[in-house]
Amino acid sequence: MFDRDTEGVRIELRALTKHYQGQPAPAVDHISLDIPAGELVVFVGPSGCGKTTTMKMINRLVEPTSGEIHIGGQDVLSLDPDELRRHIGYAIQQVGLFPHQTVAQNIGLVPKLLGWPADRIAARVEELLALVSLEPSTFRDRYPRQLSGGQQQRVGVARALAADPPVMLMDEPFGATDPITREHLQNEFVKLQKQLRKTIIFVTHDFEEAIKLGDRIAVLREGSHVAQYDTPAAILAAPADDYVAGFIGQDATLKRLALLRVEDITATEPLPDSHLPQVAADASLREALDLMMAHGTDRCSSPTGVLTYTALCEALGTRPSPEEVPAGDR
Ligand SMILES: Nc1ncnc2c1ncn2[C@@H]1O[C@H](COP(=O)(O)OP(=O)(O)OP(=O)(O)O)[C@@H](O)[C@H]1O
Repeated sequence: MFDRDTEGVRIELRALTKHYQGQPAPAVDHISLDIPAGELVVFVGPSGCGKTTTMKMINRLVEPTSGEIHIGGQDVLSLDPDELRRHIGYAIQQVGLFPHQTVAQNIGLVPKLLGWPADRIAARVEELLALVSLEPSTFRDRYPRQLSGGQQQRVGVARALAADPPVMLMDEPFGATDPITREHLQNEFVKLQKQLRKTIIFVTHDFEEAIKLGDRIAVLREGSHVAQYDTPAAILAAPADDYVAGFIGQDATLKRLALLRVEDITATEPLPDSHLPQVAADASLREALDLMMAHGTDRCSSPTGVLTYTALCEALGTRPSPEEVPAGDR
């Protein structure tokens, strides 16, 4: 199968369509999309627009009515569906852990089906628990009911990663958690994906989550029609139409600030100044701006240099009005 590599492989959807029996219109209507190897692509769109159906066709939990799916150059529709699913990680909001199996057994499920020897499975379980920040000795023998919702979701993600598949499908995997746990899981997941470089399709209807996680975002409308498919920065800077703009909401500029890191933009002065408020190099520009406002100053210092309000505006492609620019910067 396509997982000779554990790093991501390309996914191609060609005119993929699903018309559920008895429904007046197709749930997914001729979607074509190229998902580059090793990228995380987020599907966002309103409830019922066909996100889940599109995803479930890729691992054939739903059989397409027509169209093609290629993963790593292989025609998915010619493969055995059960075999296919063992090679694609799948994590969903409801988690779907088996209640009568321990955490270790739940995570080891697919490797066991693939016939891995017991010691290799045990080693993999330990590795994955550590990867999702659950202490193996504390958690491996617990049952799902003995975990919090956020811990269950981590186990769900670990299980999806268990056989080291090159492709992961994730359907609102952090959806059932409170905002703080959710943000924590998102941050961990971003770090994890930087190392793993899987090809991931991630479904959400939270645009903030899409911006945070996605290398690219596919904004979908009814019938999984693609309204725009681009990087978060490009979509925020130039939404394709009113529909996409409506999705972004009023505060596109603030969202773009959250996307850019202090270290991404050129520092205006080479030496950090210890009298200025200090910001981490990997902090977002939004955090840097909050810090400047809290200290009533137009600049802050990071390990990569001094960041000014003017530089921040330039990075966004907006110009501060003359009265906003301190005399020294004009
Ligand atoms: N098994 C089914 N039989 C008939 N219609 C279905 C079936 N599953 C989904 N649908 C319909 O297909 C459309 C797309 O559903 P889908 O679950 O793919 O949307 P979604 O974008 O994932 O929605 P949500 O964000 O609410 O999960 C909806 O109108 C839904 O009612």
